[in-house]
Amino acid sequence: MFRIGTFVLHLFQKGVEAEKRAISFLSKLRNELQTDKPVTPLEDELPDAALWNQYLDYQRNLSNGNGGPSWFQSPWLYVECYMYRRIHAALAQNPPIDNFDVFKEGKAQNFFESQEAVIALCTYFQELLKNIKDLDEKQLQEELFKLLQVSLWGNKCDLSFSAGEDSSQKSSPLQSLENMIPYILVNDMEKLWSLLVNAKKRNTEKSNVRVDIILDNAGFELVSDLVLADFLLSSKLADEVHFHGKSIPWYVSDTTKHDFNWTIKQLQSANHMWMSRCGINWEGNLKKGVWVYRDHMFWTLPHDFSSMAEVAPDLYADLQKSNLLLFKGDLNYRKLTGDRKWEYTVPFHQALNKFHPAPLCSLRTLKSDTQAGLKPGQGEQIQASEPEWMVNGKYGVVQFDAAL
Ligand SMILES: O=P(O)(O)OC[C@@]1(O)O[C@H](CO)[C@@H](O)[C@@H]1O
Ligand SMILES: [Mn+2]
Repeated sequence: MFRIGTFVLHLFQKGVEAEKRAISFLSKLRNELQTDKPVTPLEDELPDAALWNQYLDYQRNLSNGNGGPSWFQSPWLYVECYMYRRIHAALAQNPPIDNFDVFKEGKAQNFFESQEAVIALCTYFQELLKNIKDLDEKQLQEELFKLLQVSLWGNKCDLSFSAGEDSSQKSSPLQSLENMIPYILVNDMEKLWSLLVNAKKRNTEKSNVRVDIILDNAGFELVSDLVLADFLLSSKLADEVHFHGKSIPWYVSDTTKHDFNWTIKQLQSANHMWMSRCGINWEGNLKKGVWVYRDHMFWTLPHDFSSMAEVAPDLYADLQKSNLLLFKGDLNYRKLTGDRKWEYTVPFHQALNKFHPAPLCSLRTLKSDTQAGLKPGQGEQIQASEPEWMVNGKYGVVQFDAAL
């Protein structure tokens, strides 16, 4: 007994020391950020450190200032990504808390506080599945459009945007869709439908129709993405769905592999028939290989997606195998368009800056001031009545690019 006691005490002490070291790393980071210090190279041994430091050199050349760019002088996208990478380093370098997800509690709370909405969505979906075989093409299209909108508005639930404040989905996600249509600034759902229907018609035995979902936030948004993915398979619009998550805790609520598996387990073990039915089916899809989960390092680098072919050619080649890439959320939109202040009417295709691995669609609520592909006068008109329209999360886009 005595040996076990000393072992536990030793572990406890190791944990306390590690926590103290992590906290000192984090307060150093906060001080640099608050006092506008130069952005410094990463000094950890993590696999992506070299790529981050190469990117810092690139930023230094851009700013050609002495000592390199400071926090306030650097592009927002860069230093925001860098901040989350430094937070990760503060934990990852201090075993035994190196795998601790500092955002886990907030993500779990968001999930539990969205239970009503999760129940409503799972119930709706399981009822839909009961007679999905009897639906005609028009009805299938309507259901796809509903679930695309639920996935779009699920993107409002984002803890980095709410700065940790409650951002769970309170109302039933299916009730308010009709009166939210005017807030969809670009609505390319018809284009998605015809792409999927044509892909299905062209689909031969050997070639599968594959849809990829580049995930964003855990919690309710993830459940809405999983329901959408299940619908794509159950309606036979797609044969396989590939999910892309984050390999480290990111932007507070972004989905990690742990979040993905934890959410499916939570549904499975829920004491609600339709929730557990969903969870059981989803675990089955993963076991059968018709659902695939990946978390490539590229998604948590600072690079725009226009440099993916060069920086992560394996990921780019994988995405080229897809029939349709669904990019969720605002951060992905910023990386798709290089986070530039485009004229609102610049075509989305142009803003993608040659990033065309496959036909793609952004499902994004606007939380940052970059938007392309609007109609003449559309942005200015909203600006006049609602100056915060680009950053308040009230507006969204379902914006498609057909690739080359
Ligand atoms: O990608 P998400 O989850 O939709 O939104 C993330 C995000 O909007 O939150 C941050 C603060 O607003 C932005 O920098 C970032 O783009
Ligand atoms: Mn996010």
